[in-house]
Amino acid sequence: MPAQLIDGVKLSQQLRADIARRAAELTAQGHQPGLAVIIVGDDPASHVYVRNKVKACGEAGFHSVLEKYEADFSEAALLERIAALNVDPAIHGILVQMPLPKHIDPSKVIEAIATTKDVDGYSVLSAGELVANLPGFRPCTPYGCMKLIETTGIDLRGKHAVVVGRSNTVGKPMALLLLQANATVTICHSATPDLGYHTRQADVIVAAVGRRNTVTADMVKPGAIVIDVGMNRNDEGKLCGDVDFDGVSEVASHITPVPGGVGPMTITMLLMNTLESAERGLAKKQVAVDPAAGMIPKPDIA
Ligand SMILES: Nc1nc2c(c(=O)[nH]1)N[C@@H](CN(C=O)c1ccc(C(=O)N[C@@H](CCC(=O)O)C(=O)O)cc1)CN2
Repeated sequence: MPAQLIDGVKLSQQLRADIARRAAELTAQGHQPGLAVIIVGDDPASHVYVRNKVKACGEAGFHSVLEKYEADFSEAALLERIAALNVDPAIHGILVQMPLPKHIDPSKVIEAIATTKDVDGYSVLSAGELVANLPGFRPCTPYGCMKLIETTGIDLRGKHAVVVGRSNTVGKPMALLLLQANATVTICHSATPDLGYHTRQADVIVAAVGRRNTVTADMVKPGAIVIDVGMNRNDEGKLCGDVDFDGVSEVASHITPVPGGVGPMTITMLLMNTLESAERGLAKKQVAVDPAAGMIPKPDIA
């Protein structure tokens, strides 16, 4: 039987409807969620992504600001903009679109964003919160992958998950999220000698290397869940993932397509992180006004 498709567009629509409902509740309390999106340079794909982020904000009822800068915008000026947004009470999330032009150090920029507004979850502190199982922002793409896996209804406890790729933004946080869900996790990467040996043992495969046909049907255990994070172009210029979709669909139980799988979830989870940031901000404000609001009520003693 061919694999069941895990539909990221449909799941995004469902989650975004709930996000919009929660945003309306916050707005009614005078606390509309707000996202600042910064883009430097003229990469056409990045401009499409930021436009989609701003559009998604509008549809969810968020306030958003889009700051576009020329490719020669200086690192110092960018850090100044971030410092201003860090103290802007209308902004609950700050996102700097990656990649940045070569003269700007991405880690300096990421670390300049206040941890409470790091809705990309890219900073060292956010990564540490994830390692330590503390509440914080989870990077949007792996967070979206977890939501996609959840739709299968399969409990990850005791399952073997193999993550292919070890980037700081996808592979490593993905492995930590799977670990949090009680999976046994293996991380494979460019120096792993026999990738198929590992993937053939996996109940869940997450492919995030950026090379097409990295995972083929002979590398997949029958009934496995296969999540494809890759975004590549084939010889005809058509968008494709890291997984040979047609072949693997004959073996897996569930599979995400490219496009229409992980991609749309990245923006949805950005909205989710921004919403959660605004909700945390409101809870803090309420405790500041009424310190008892943050306390657990004592039971009545008769
Ligand atoms: N600061 C960030 N920069 C980048 C991130 C990020 O999460 N934060 N991720 C990527 C780009 N990205 C969002 O920014 C992104 C990529 C792809 C998609 C998407 O919906 N893809 C579609 C296909 C789109 C197409 O046809 O080209 C899909 O897979 O269905 C959304 C967002 C790098 N930079």
